[in-house]
Amino acid sequence: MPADLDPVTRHPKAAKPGEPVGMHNATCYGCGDRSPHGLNIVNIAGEGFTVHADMRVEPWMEGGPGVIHGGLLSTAFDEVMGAVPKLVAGAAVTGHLEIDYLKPVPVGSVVRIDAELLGMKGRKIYTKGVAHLVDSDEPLAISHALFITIKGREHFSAYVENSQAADEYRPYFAP
Ligand SMILES: CCCCC/C=C\C/C=C\C/C=C\C/C=C\CCCC(=O)SCCNC(=O)CCNC(=O)[C@H](O)C(C)(C)COP(=O)(O)OP(=O)(O)OC[C@H]1O[C@@H](n2cnc3c(N)ncnc32)[C@H](O)[C@@H]1OP(=O)(O)O
Repeated sequence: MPADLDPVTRHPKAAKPGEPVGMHNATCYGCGDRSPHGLNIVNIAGEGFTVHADMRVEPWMEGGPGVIHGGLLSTAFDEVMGAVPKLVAGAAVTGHLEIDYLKPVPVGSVVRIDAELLGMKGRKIYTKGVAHLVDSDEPLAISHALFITIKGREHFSAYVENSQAADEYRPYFAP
């Protein structure tokens, strides 16, 4: 992370502490409420530049016997940390995501991910996430991710016809 970070302020339209950050796409696998096989994560804005979300580890999320699949946990990290840019900028996509898996996360538990802004430099937004059980502060996994702000229309226009919600997006992407 660069030493000469930009000053950051909360975006005037950002969710207030305690409010849902809001879906970025209703058919998103991570947060969409119309994703048929999705995680349905609800991101909640916190104080400062933080976001958190709880996720019940369902039997279909199993990787090793009785524990969550690491790739699914990484998706959850991506989703919760990916909501941080909405507090300070706008649409952003993941450029880099890394995770240290410290302890197994049991099926049947409720895992909480706490995400925070580490800093911003130009289009680059540096974040950290910690996963722990809702009733424990012991970290089970720690993630660092870099998000890059984008112009939504430019970034997705070549792909939007593949969307499950292509019909709804078409007017926004019309030339
Ligand atoms: C009005 C209609 C609106 C329609 C849209 C509707 C809804 C959607 C809205 C928002 C949705 C947005 C996000 C979703 C949020 C959460 C979901 C979870 C997140 C994801 O699941 S998202 C999927 C996975 N994600 C990707 O699919 C990205 C693929 N990728 C790219 O699309 C490009 O790669 C991109 C855009 C990242 C950059 O490309 P680019 O050409 O725009 O910019 P460039 O390359 O110049 O990078 C700029 C500066 O970032 C540095 N930089 C870049 N990458 C780096 C890396 N990996 N490590 C270190 N530094 C990196 C450069 O070094 C430079 O740094 P510097 O400025 O210092 O030179």
